[in-house]
Amino acid sequence: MTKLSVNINKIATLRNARGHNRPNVVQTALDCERFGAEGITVHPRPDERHIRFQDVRDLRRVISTELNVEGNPTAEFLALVREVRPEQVTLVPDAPDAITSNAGWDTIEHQIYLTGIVTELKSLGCRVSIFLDPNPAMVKAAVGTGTDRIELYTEDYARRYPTDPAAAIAPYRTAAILAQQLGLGLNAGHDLDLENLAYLKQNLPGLAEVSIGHALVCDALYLGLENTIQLYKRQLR
Ligand SMILES: CC(=O)[C@@H](O)[C@H](O)COP(=O)(O)O
Ligand SMILES: NCC(=O)COP(=O)(O)O
Repeated sequence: MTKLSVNINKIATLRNARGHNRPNVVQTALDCERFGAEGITVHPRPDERHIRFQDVRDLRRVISTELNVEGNPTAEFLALVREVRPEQVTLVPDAPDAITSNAGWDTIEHQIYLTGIVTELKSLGCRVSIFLDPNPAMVKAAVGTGTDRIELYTEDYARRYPTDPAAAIAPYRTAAILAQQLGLGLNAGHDLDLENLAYLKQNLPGLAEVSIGHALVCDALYLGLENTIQLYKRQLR
């Protein structure tokens, strides 16, 4: 079974546009759970342009599924994670000014750095996932960090899927099989949508979880949040 974790960054973007509390990020997270989401993902960035650090504290108090906190493990990020102890932390090497996440870790170059962070996060009781491009060398080196899972960065898959699905999925399938052989759990995310999700699921053995935000929130504008979550879950059966 592949779990759907709904990324609610864009709900916070909308809320922040007016400075009040509409839409209410915490209530939306609770509603996502009620409508079938098996987790809630947030990616607090240093400028707090969408999810704020306080949102993560507020969510921690109410989330009953799985809270997945993504981000670059800066001192501020690590302090937050020590405080809220989410079920899962996904380490993402994004620059503070990046519009969105745009690459996976180089687990060879940053092996020692990542190992220290993974060790601490696991000692806090968090499952750790490392955001990776579908590069076999990076998957192999991820094992050395002690991480529980990897999250395959699916932007390239999503971009190539409409013209050549088989070519788009090939490196991801290779990486997924390798991860399984090496005993790493597998997550995936970025730019997944109702068009490309089922094919990803069918082709990645052992896919434990997908985190989806941007397209899901866009679809919800037309289809409604409950219906949209159900439609995404249907792609994962
Ligand atoms: C880690 C990842 O893949 C991103 O998709 C991210 O969590 C989304 O961030 P934004 O909502 O800021 O684009
Ligand atoms: N980890 C990926 C994520 O949380 C959502 O990415 P996107 O669906 O907003 O591109």
